[in-house]
Amino acid sequence: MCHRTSLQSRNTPRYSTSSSGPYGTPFVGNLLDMPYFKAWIKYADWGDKYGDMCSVNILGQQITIINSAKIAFDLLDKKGSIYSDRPVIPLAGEMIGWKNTLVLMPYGDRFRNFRRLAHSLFGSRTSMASFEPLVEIESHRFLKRVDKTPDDFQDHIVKTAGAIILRISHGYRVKDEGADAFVTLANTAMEQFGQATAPGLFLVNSIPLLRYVPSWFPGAGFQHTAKFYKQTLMRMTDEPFEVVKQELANGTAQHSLLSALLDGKTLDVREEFDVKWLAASLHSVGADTTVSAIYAFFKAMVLFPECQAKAQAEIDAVVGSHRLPGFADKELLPYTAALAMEVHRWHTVGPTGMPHRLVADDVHNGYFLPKGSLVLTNIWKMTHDPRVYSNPWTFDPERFIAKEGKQPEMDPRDLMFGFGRRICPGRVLADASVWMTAAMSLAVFKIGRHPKYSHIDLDVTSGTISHPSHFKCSIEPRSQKALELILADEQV
Ligand code: HEM
Repeated sequence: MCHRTSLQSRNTPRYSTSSSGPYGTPFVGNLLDMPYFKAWIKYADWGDKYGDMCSVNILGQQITIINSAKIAFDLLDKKGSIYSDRPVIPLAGEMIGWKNTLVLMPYGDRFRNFRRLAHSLFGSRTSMASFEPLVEIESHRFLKRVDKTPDDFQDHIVKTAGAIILRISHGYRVKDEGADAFVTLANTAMEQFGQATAPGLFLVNSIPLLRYVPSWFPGAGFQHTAKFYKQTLMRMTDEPFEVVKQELANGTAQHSLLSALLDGKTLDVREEFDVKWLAASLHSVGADTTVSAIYAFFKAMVLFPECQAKAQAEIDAVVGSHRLPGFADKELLPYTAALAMEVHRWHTVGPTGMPHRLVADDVHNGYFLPKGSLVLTNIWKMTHDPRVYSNPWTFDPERFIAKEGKQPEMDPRDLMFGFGRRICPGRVLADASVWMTAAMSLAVFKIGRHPKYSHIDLDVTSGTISHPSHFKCSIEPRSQKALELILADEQV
């Protein structure tokens, strides 16, 4: 039975109707129905109940939730010119300033310029090739850190993901010992971004006029939060940028996105502002997402030792034990590639993607989607959809390997990075970083249960970026030869 929710349907043309969804309450619509914790589970339930495209209405704002890959492609990819704006999120975007970064930037000329620059530098495998040696070096450094203090492997993942993206965006090399100030700043900024965009946490995000309430007014604590979070974002953006400018002046800058855009050029204030925020856009979002994927890889290796052993046998046979694997080996390691893909499918880093906003009315399959309404993609449901993946709750890299009479299943990388003109601009880099860290770790380490903490749960954190729940594991060199490879100098 269909439940029509949208107040918008009063304005819809006669031939169409809003998609179905849960009944709301007068005035506030579905405000009280909205899940604020692991929202993707509720969205999937609504999908089962009301259909792959269902809608809710929050204080007059229609939100369409998409639970099928096909509909996401039909709307966001094929009709990208009207589905690529972002919602205005008063606290995060306007008050803190995240609208200056790509992730919350409105659709328009500035957005197109940012996307073009990011794409030309590392948006394709060809342009990414110039950065592959950097990814190999940083992944090798990761092995060294893990070998030294394996119990801190989570910190090492954070440092490595930050190191790779900062090398590419700013040409900056992270400190070898202890925490790196710029990596820590980016992580803090992303944590604060997660809170400032979390649905339901700050009322100002639902009632934008509240942003004009003075900070001394009772209940206006969000004004102080905004000021504090803005300082972090500004520091994260300004401080590494100033380092690069200084290095360029000294002639010591390394090849990076910023050096390519700044070196030998005279930019006006606006152009320099944009270049600075483009670099900040990448180094903020890029690190935390990659951390989640690599952490998931380690958890999967503890839980599925037979898959670990199979990938190691493949690496041993193709690469041997006299050197570490590199990007040149990737095509020859189909099982290892399939394993990395299965990690991406199994743990959804961005379970509900980022909301897209329509800039014009649309009708799809008889359903009306008004201008200004939002579209949310339930990527978690899509990567666990039994209509697309056989036994979706089973970890099985083989599903991506063609066999006689059986086609490989859908590549999760076509889903996990989002859709249309907002598709993740860092996807080639993310894929390269995760694969390289996984392949090198498999080549030299045996990853298993921790002798003291053998229980591993399958839980994940809630949020725009979801991480596997905390766990401990044992990580040891596979052999004396493996140890020698870890300790060898990095091949520059
Ligand atoms: C496993 C790693 C990653 C995953 C799963 C991931 C996923 C996503 C998703 C789902 C979106 C939203 C797409 C949409 O709106 O439809 C996105 C956007 C974005 N990602 Fe990634 N991402 C990853 C790594 C990276 C990296 C390494 C970078 C930077 C180099 C990056 C930079 C961005 C930026 C700047 C946006 C906003 C794009 C826009 O709004 O136009 N991401 N990502």
